[in-house]
Amino acid sequence: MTTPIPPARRPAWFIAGTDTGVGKTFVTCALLHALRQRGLRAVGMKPVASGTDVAGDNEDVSALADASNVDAPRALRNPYCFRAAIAPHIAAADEGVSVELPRIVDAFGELRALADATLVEGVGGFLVPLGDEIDAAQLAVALDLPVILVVGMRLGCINHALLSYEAITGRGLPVVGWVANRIDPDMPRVEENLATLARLLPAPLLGVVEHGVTPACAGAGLRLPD
Ligand SMILES: Nc1ncnc2c1ncn2[C@@H]1O[C@H](COP(=O)(O)OP(=O)(O)OP(=O)(O)O)[C@@H](O)[C@H]1O
Ligand SMILES: C[C@H](N)[C@H](N)CCCCCC(=O)O
Ligand SMILES: [Mg+2]
Repeated sequence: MTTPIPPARRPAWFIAGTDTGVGKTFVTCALLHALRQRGLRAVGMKPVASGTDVAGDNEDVSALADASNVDAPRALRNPYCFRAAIAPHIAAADEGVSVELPRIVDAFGELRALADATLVEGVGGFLVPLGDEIDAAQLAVALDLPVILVVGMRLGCINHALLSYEAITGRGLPVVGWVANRIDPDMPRVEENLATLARLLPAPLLGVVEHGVTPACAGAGLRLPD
């Protein structure tokens, strides 16, 4: 009979991206499958989401739920969800809602206790505002998680990756790995761009997610941080 790992010591990572639309959700789903393929109960969390359909569903939240093998209440998986698919601090103000970090931290603590591993997807890029006084970086710091950086492989990604790395480590959080996500299958000289990122980013490359693969297939090709 193995002794269960206390929730506070179960693996959990914050998934940051070089921008909005670079594949944080796509890669988080792949990483969830990678965890599941190792026999773990894995759950994804989207603390703050913006953009819902007529049923009130958000595509990121739904995708993370589909890739998870842990049932958990939406309130824990997605504490804040705003209707307009715009910058979340603007969407929150439109709805008269103030994003409170303690509410997210509490939800994360309860969610973490339901799984062996938890992945928390940020919103947009690392410094996206969540209100007048808070941003996604402060959320990552409040959760105090190691960070996996998703680099959307398209022209301009080198600068965005290095800026994101500086922003993340500048808040005292480690970047424990990065994933190259082929959002632009036609990116010219992609191999040289990957080599440049591998040389300049002081973090291990966890893998390259090709364009159009399924999350399960992508997960099979990803390392997990040590
Ligand atoms: N490797 C890939 N192959 C094919 N499509 C991809 C890949 N990565 C991302 N996409 C698609 O690109 C779009 C943006 O990806 P995704 O939603 O994961 O980005 P994101 O960084 O999570 O965005 P947001 O900031 O809105 O959360 C989605 O339609 C997604 O399905
Ligand atoms: C709506 C979109 N899918 C994201 N969830 C929100 C992206 C916010 C980007 C804010 C900014 O950096 O300008
Ligand atoms: Mg997303």
